[in-house]
Amino acid sequence: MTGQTTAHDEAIISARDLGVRFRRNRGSRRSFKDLLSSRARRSRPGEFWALRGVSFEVRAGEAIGVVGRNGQGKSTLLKLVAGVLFPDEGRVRVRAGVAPLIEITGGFVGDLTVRDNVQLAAGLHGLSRRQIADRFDEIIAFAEAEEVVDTPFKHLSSGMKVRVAFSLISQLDEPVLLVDEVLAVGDRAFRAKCYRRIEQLLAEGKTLFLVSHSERDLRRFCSRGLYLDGGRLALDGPIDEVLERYNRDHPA
Ligand SMILES: Nc1ncnc2c1ncn2[C@@H]1O[C@H](COP(=O)(O)OP(=O)(O)OP(=O)(O)O)[C@@H](O)[C@H]1O
Repeated sequence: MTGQTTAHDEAIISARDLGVRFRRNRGSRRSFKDLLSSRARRSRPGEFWALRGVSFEVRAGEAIGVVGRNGQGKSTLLKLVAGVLFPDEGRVRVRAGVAPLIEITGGFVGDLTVRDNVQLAAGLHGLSRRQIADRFDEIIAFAEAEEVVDTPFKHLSSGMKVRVAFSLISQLDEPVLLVDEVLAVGDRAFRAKCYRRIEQLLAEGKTLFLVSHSERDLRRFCSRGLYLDGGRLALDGPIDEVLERYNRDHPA
């Protein structure tokens, strides 16, 4: 629940009629041929809507769980909110900075050290040199990455990559956090630590999008759920109702 009704009631994110179209056969022989043929391009065989007609509004401080089976558009929706993917239809307006876990993990440069990557990404997310210097040790300490600070990022284990990325996004000042399933790569102790941190960040008033297949985690953090099915927003409501409907539609 969102509590106080103040200026915060204004939507921090508003998505209207979002649609994203992909090609099923992308990367195949055919797509190369399509590239050269304007007629084939027009008919666009094999295209499908990964998301369509998706509209919702989010107020500052809300914690939203995104649920749906594999391939139903959850990551695509997060990418739109992160601004790393543009919709083919509709629009999404985000009135605040966004710290997306997956884009940070994937955006780190393999050949640069952990130190350089953290400093670079923190700078790109608006922290000053001074702020980065002040927070750097804490970022490394939370990730328990002291021993790999000067190691090229590409040599880190997948779990360690996610540790560094999560630790970084939790220290940025961006008001919106996007946390997806990559967090599951962390070991149990680290996940527990992340969850405590997420609770703190929510208490500070951050807005959270959490993509998870864990009902327990969704219930723990989220008051509201978005249920995506076949690229459509099948239900937007209290997380309990959303999970109940999802379980009914797709019993284990
Ligand atoms: N760049 C792309 N090109 C073509 N198809 C894509 C691309 N990105 C995603 N897709 C397809 O779009 C659909 C939605 O994918 P998305 O990753 O958003 O699903 P998801 O709900 O996050 O799934 P999961 O639970 O498995 O992570 C899937 O069919 C996927 O294969």
